[in-house]
Amino acid sequence: MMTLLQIEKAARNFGGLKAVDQVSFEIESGTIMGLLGPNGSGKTTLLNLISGFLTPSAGRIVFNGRDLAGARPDKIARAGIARTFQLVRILPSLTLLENVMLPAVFGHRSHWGKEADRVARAALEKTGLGERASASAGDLNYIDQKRLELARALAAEPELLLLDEWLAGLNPTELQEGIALIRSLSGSGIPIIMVEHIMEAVRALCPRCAVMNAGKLIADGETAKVLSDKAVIAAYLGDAEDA
Ligand SMILES: Nc1ncnc2c1ncn2[C@@H]1O[C@H](COP(=O)(O)OP(=O)(O)OP(=O)(O)O)[C@@H](O)[C@H]1O
Repeated sequence: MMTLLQIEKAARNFGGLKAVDQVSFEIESGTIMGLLGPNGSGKTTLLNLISGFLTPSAGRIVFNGRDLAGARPDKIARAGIARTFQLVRILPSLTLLENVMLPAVFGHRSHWGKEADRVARAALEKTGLGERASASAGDLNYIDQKRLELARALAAEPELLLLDEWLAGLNPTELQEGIALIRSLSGSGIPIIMVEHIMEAVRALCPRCAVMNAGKLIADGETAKVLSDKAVIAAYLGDAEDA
């Protein structure tokens, strides 16, 4: 399979803090990977480096053969990387359809007119919001806000989707629906990197996962093996003691 994303010694410092410290890994097209680690270990910072919301202090982030390290978020979105945010970034004063039209027009493929409408509606359909296209985003409950946040990422027709704790805060029934939804996206061929604390979801969805601790990648491999790795267990226990 082809390498889709190659991260080489990516680093990001905040003053003296090494939030991301010499992280390297690759992902191939068509795969789904979990990115785990205790609170503050650098996962969101790494997603921010990949999606251009932060500039790396050092390192290369090569996507489809192009080094995008330090490029602006809009350029990276156009190159084909879409993401969700831990705190949803939907536009409450707009309808659901208007929310997803924006990325359909300004995302990876820049659709116009009827085609933008088709892509936007398809993104709503995929996330179970198809029948509420003209509802106001401000009226959505929590899970539906999360669905809309995901629909916005899908409307950009990404070649790589980054999910930042998209399943967090869902009740047990919603969690099962959320897992099924991510599985269907992955099954349709969209490569995904998902930052996730819910181990049940990681086990169910990700054949591979990587673990960060204090900015470093401390494990990367088959999920069952990684989750029974001594260094990984120690990192999580350390986090529990600090909490
Ligand atoms: N903009 C910033 N300025 C200063 N420090 C930051 C900034 N963003 C993150 N940090 C610090 O970098 C470290 C890594 O944070 P990050 O949010 O990437 O962790 P995380 O693994 O995503 O945590 P969580 O699971 O809690 O979301 C933390 O110590 C955090 O306080």
